[in-house]
Amino acid sequence: MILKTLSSKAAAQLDADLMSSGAFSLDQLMELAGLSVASAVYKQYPPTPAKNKLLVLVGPGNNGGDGLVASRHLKLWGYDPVLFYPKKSTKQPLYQRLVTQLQQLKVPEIDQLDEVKKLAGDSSVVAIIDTLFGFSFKPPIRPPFDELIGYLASSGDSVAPIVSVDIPSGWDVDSGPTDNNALQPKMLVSLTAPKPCATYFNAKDKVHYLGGRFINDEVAAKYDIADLIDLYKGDELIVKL
Ligand SMILES: NC(=O)C1=CN([C@@H]2O[C@H](COP(=O)(O)OP(=O)(O)OC[C@H]3O[C@@H](n4cnc5c(N)ncnc54)[C@H](O)[C@@H]3O)[C@@H](O)[C@H]2O)[C@@H](O)CC1
Ligand SMILES: [K+]
Repeated sequence: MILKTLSSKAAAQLDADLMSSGAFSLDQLMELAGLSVASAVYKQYPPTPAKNKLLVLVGPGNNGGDGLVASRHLKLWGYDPVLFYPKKSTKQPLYQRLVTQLQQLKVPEIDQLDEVKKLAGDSSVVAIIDTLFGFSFKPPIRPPFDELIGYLASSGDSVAPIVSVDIPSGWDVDSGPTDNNALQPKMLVSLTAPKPCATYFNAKDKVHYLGGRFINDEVAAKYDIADLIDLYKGDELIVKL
């Protein structure tokens, strides 16, 4: 069920509004976004003693930041996340702080594509969290992410189920998969509101959550997403669409 989508342009504008007139800091928004991602992962893929690893693919922007925050929560909730974070953001101290928090929790990092590919197919991995690119992605995919996304896309069920955050990485935000070898996540967590590409994420065996619950009535009205925000009940951080 897709109620309403936000184009890449509208999503960027809404984000800017939240951080200007909305008086939110990026840290706050990222914490709430990452917490909702962690909740959705726990709900759909709870850890078991034999299967509690997560491969977290962290991109260079704020989508990657959501992955770092989610990894911290998920580590505290009983998973063993492993990070692949090849292009670290140097612009914001926020990212360095998130990395330090994860180092203190002894969350390991791997940096070789071969290691990432091997882990993706390991039976101890309960899910792969795709936080490579969000609503600011513009195709085509540049190295080293092109090889990784191509590998995961062509591996089907021989790798762990993929949970994409906000956008299946490599898909055009507004027009969806760009070629036949696009990433096919089993789960999508849309933040604030689904983006237009989510309309191509519709197979029956897939699951779609909405998270990032930080929108007030005024913003909801401005972006015409009040019906979507009304789906959250009580203290829910996420809602299944
Ligand atoms: N308002 C919201 O809903 C919020 C959104 N957040 C997250 O922020 C994301 C958007 O973050 P950003 O605007 O930082 O951008 P993204 O995380 O979408 O990615 C931008 C980064 O990817 C790189 N990139 C873009 N196209 C590429 C290509 N073809 N090949 C290789 N690299 C490429 C850019 O150089 C840049 O470093 C959202 O999707 C969401 O996950 C949250 O962190 C906070 C609140
Ligand atoms: K993503």
